[in-house]
Amino acid sequence: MTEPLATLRGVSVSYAREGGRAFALREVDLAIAKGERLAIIGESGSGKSTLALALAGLLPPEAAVSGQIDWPGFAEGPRAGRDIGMVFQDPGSSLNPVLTIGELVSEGAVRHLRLGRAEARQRALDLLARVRIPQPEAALDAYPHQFSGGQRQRIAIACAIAASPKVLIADEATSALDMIVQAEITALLDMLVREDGMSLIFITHDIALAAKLADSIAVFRDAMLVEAGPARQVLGRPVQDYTRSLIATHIDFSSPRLIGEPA
Ligand SMILES: Nc1ncnc2c1ncn2[C@@H]1O[C@H](COP(=O)(O)OP(=O)(O)OP(=O)(O)O)[C@@H](O)[C@H]1O
Repeated sequence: MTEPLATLRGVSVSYAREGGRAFALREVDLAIAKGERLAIIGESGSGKSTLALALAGLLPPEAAVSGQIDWPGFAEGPRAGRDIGMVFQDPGSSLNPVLTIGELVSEGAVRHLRLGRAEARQRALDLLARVRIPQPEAALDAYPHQFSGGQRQRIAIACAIAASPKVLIADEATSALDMIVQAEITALLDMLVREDGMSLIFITHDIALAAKLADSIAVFRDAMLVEAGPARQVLGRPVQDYTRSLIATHIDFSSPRLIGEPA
């Protein structure tokens, strides 16, 4: 039997809006298993990032939250940065430009693992090598702007796993990258999650990516979870019309154009 990582029961998140409240999540029930790779898909504004922030305990103070999230493996709940690593879409803005790569990557290890300076630097070096940054020793003293978008995302991933979290949340982590780099970053996430036995929750617009990486898929629409289950089932035999239309839209977009076909 699979062990539960987190169980959401009736989770709602809303924000004050003129004339009332707007729901970013509404009555979400979802079970996430330990070691699972869960893809969260759905159109823009459907509540995907809100779910990620709710799981990480990082919702802003103005969010009204109800319902319950249980984490059986964490007596006091997981801590973002320590137990849950986060990778976001734009590493350009998530990496502080005035800190060196060594400082950025070792920060989580210093804060959460209480490593001393020398140990933390060594840990940063190991992590940079692990995420395949070329010349990791030199990279330690360089700054984020000296790296390409794909390399910056590798560095952001090294930061996210610095304290050896059990869960990695990737929120559109490959969306800002070109297709080749996307594939490389996806392969890196896949390798790290496999090697460390982490659970992976990844939010994506890209159904092909979800199909490739995920064991399970949860589909959101207008703050509601409309369908969830094993990836093969959700993509192969979707129950909801909305899921069918999402898949169909994706197939239309990704179909090669028939250039040169007679009219
Ligand atoms: N801090 C906030 N204050 C007010 N409304 C918010 C806040 N954060 C999110 N929302 C609203 O909640 C809804 C869900 O947003 P969320 O970012 O979770 O969607 P999403 O599916 O991740 O979208 P995208 O794919 O565009 O990132 C949206 O209508 C958004 O405007």
